[in-house]
Amino acid sequence: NEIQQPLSAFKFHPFDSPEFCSQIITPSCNTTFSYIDELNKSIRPFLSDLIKTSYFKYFKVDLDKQCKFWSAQHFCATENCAVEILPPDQFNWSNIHNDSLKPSQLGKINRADSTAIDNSIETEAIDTCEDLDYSHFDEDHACVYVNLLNNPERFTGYGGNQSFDVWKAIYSENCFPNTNPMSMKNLDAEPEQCIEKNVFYRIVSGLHASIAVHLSNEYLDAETGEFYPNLKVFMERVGSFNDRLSNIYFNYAIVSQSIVRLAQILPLKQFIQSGYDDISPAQKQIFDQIGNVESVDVYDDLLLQEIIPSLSQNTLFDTSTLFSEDPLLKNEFRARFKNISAIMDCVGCDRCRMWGKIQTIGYGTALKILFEDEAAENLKFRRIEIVALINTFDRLSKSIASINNFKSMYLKHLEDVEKGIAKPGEYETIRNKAKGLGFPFFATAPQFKDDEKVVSSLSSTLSVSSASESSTSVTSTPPSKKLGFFSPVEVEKLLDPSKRSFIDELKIAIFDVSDAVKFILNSYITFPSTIFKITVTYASQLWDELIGAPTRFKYESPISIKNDEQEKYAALFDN
Ligand SMILES: Cc1cc2nc3c(=O)[nH]c(=O)nc-3n(C[C@H](O)[C@H](O)[C@H](O)COP(=O)(O)OP(=O)(O)OC[C@H]3O[C@@H](n4cnc5c(N)ncnc54)[C@H](O)[C@@H]3O)c2cc1C
Repeated sequence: NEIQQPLSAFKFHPFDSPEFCSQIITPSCNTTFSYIDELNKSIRPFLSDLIKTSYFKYFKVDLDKQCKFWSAQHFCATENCAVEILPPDQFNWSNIHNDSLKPSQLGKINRADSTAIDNSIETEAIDTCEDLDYSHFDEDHACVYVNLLNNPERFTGYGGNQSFDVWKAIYSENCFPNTNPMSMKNLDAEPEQCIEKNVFYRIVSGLHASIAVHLSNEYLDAETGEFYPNLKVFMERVGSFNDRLSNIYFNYAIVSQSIVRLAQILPLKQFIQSGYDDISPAQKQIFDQIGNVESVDVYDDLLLQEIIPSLSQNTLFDTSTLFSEDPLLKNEFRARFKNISAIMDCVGCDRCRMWGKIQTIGYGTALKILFEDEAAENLKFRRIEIVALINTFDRLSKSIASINNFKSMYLKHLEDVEKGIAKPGEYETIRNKAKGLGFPFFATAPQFKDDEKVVSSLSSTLSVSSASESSTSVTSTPPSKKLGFFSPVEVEKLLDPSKRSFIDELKIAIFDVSDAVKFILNSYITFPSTIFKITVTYASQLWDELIGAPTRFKYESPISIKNDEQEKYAALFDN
């Protein structure tokens, strides 16, 4: 089975596992890095043509909406934050009748029968009884139109506390206080982790990582004013973090699966076609000035003939196991995801806010398609949702293409180091630098110096003990630890209890007592730092649990590191 082939996507990552989806307790996802890499290569040209068409390149957005959570300033420090909008008097697509349609109505659409079409504005709640939306939409009257191609997602310089606060608010949405304990699945790897919560976390983290890939891929060279792929920034923000990388692929699996499903429940060609049929002659004229309206065959060729058949070859994401144990959890999930789209109004930089909105609406649409499947007949879609979904998919697709490009750059750097052309260390040390505390997680599992010492002493103990497997040691202290006290020759002799004299036994006893005293004194000295480490570790675990992230760090006792070694070690003492 092609999908199960071993991976080669991230040679520089130990995380190169075929189960990258399910590896972190998400059994619904079923694919590999390399499968997605290949799939993406095959559809990338069609997708990048598709988002250049008039249906998908114009996006309607309210850039002046106030943040309702705190008093955030829409303050743009650099020109790269700005958004170029289309002149409002010239462009207005809001009269298009099929902005919100039920799939079941689409079969009936024709020009004469436009009463079958919901003429509601894009923002109006479609169904007052049951809201199946996962995103908030902007008020129609306050919106402007933007040509996305003129406003690429790239480095803007937005950062510091402002963006940190927004990310913090976004991740904080992933605490489901009403989570029913019944929905907790007892998985071996992660007991008591809620799968749905983990899915939520991975979507947000994948969005965060994808934004970071784009800003590293088009990073501003302050001297030349040019944008270029910056490997160092990529490694610092994404490349050194296996989970962030895998969450981008995870999102790719979710969004592509939703597009496949959308094509089954919504006659896409008709949906797009009717959009164009409803454009007034005056609007058509404006379209002609700013770019031709393509014939609907273009969408048919690109989306229906090329992209969707390729995506349909395998089920990349299976939703059947989600929300099965606690149906109320879905309402919570939907409400919380919706909040994230509202948090986007708090993003200070216009360009970032716009792309943040597109992508949260895109993910919201994907979730609506996949999680509200049983209500497929009643689902309605706005044009903006389809536009956002396809553009979000393009963002992920471009992220994956860029990641592969960064991978080549990194491998080339390693080659150059080997040839002596490049200096070693520039990127290799990033991993180490990235260690330590960071919001919202530990960047990597912190390694405590004491652990390293104990582990190395343990392994040397084991090598000595395996060399003396037949011996019946009576000492409770591993022989290797005594190397400072006894000479190596003495150690060899002491390993065999039958060769020990009374003096030897006395020396061993004195050693054990002095070792114990040293241990006690040392533990007083290191007490504050030990307490600090334990507190930090537990705080990190609690945080991980709270926001549904996989637990990154478990404080493992050194002797539980390897079971077989542990057994040998225990056997030594039993003897
Ligand atoms: C909605 C939104 C859109 C943005 N769009 C752009 C843009 O288009 N162009 C631009 O230049 N900047 C954009 N930014 C800013 C950008 O995301 C960073 O916030 C900024 O570059 C500062 O980066 P940083 O390295 O300080 O850490 P941040 O990216 O701000 O991250 C904060 C902390 O979150 C943790 N973290 C980072 N990534 C992940 C992850 N993937 N998963 C889990 N935890 C993580 C780390 O602990 C990190 O220290 C946007 C910000 C937001 C909120």
